Amino acid sequence: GDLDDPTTDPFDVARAAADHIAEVTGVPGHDVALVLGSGWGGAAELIGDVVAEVPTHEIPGFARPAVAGHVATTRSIRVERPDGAVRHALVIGGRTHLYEGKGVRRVAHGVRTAAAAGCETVVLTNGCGGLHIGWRPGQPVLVRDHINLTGTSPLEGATFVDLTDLYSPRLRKIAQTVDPDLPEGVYAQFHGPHYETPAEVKMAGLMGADLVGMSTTLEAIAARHAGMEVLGISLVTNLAAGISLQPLSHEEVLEAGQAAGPRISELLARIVTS
Ligand SMILES: Nc1nc2[nH]c(I)nc2c(=O)[nH]1
Repeated sequence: GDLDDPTTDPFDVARAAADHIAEVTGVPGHDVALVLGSGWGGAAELIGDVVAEVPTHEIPGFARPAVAGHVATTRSIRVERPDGAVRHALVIGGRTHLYEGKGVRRVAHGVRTAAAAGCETVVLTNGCGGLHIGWRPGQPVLVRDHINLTGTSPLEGATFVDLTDLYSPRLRKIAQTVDPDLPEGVYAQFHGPHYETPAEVKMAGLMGADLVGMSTTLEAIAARHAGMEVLGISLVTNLAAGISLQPLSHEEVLEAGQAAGPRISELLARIVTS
């Protein structure tokens, strides 16, 4: 079915996507899903052995690559836990952002596919702007809660879903056991693709946000609706507009993402295997 056709049930497409993944990877069921945002690219290989790699656009319901020539792949990772137990992680590549205008169904399709593939947990990572001067680029922050400023929802119809403790206190506790220095914050999603003005960053701060980004909140809502436990981790790649006096150079942002790579990938690997 085609997600752009309103008569299509998005969960049928997620089922078809999960069946395709099981068939192509040879892994009948996955346990944990990871969505890797800006700066998190290197985490997958540190988590375990890549069992199979699937071009994401070949999976039913996933959009063609947003960036021409950049073929996103979805990987099945075999994770060996300290106690010897084996788990299968599904690293969803090719996240669709709301600002691409492809509709909320495509934004939510990755997590719905993961749920259909058997995942009971999803780790949503992202790159974002920080509102605290002490959170320098490269700082990972656990998402404690979110503020959805997109004005929309991944859910359709009278789908009333409770979002209390949406970001699992259990998983956050595990993450902070792995890295006790890990701060927590509230993540606000703006529609994008433009960045915030200094006044909008100030507004977000007054509303209680600590981080601003353009992803994650709709995926988290869809993941909760699909019955998954959710962990969110942000990587501060820049100080949000107006927080620091001089605008950060794009090079500094990219540098920060690269430099943080090993630390955040190690963190993610230890959380996933714990
Ligand atoms: N909205 C928003 N999204 C972001 N993504 C990244 I990387 N940095 C930012 C930022 O400063 N604001």
